[in-house]
Amino acid sequence: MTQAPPSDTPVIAVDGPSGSGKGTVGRRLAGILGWHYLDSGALYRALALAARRAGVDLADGAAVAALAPGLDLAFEGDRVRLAGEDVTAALRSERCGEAASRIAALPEVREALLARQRAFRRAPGLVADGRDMGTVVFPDAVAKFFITASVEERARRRHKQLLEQGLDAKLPDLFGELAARDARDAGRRHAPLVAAPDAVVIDTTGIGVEEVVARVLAEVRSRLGGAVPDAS
Ligand SMILES: Nc1ncnc2c1ncn2[C@@H]1O[C@H](COP(=O)(O)OP(=O)(O)O)[C@@H](O)[C@H]1O
Ligand SMILES: Nc1ccn([C@H]2C[C@H](O)[C@@H](COP(=O)(O)OP(=O)(O)O)O2)c(=O)n1
Repeated sequence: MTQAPPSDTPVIAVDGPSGSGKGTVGRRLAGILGWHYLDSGALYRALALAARRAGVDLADGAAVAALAPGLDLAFEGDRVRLAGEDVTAALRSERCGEAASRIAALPEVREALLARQRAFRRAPGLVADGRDMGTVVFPDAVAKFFITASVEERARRRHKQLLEQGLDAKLPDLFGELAARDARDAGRRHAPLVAAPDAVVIDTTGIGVEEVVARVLAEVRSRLGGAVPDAS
């Protein structure tokens, strides 16, 4: 795996399994700090979508990785465009999450997306959300969080979220899909889903978003000093 180039720009890594709330917390944190935000899962999801559309075998690491340099991806607020097309809804489907998890297990694919993720590191700072932000992509992050929750609670959250978005979802199916995705992401050989040894682990089961954000902010404040604004 390629080493990260040295940089003075601070990164906060927010890793964790699906539906733990890392995206919600990461976006809130980036907004409060006025920093850039990287949703690294969206890169894996977009590459999986592009591969499926190109008829590429998702198990063929070299062929999927070959699509990465030409991936024409644009983040516009909460929307994501692939070659100009708004693919936000397509990317959020569990089918795409599963495909992303499959290609993410291939070392060629992870390597092909590495420089692209690191390019998000721009002043004044970056909040990066994913599975290996603190372990592989930004090992020198100033603060690392591992946000988790029970698989039951994560499935319930994802179910509610998908219904709110007008998408069809069944709770037992989601539970099975999340558990299978957790097992694949945590069990792979390259950059598995695991808390960095120096990460602050927050189990959000039964804890609301506001309290999680408050805990994260308190920790960030202790690392970065008093210049961190309040959550409101
Ligand atoms: N601590 C929490 N308590 C209750 N719901 C939460 C919490 N954190 C996130 N959520 C909700 O759960 C859903 C999944 O959160 P999200 O941030 O997308 O997870 P992830 O990025 O880890 O997959 C969203 O609808 C979000 O509003
Ligand atoms: N840094 C990352 C980000 C995502 N992945 C893979 C593994 C995940 O199952 C898929 C989708 O990730 P994403 O963060 O979008 O998924 P959730 O929002 O947590 O459900 O991509 C990864 O291997 N490494």
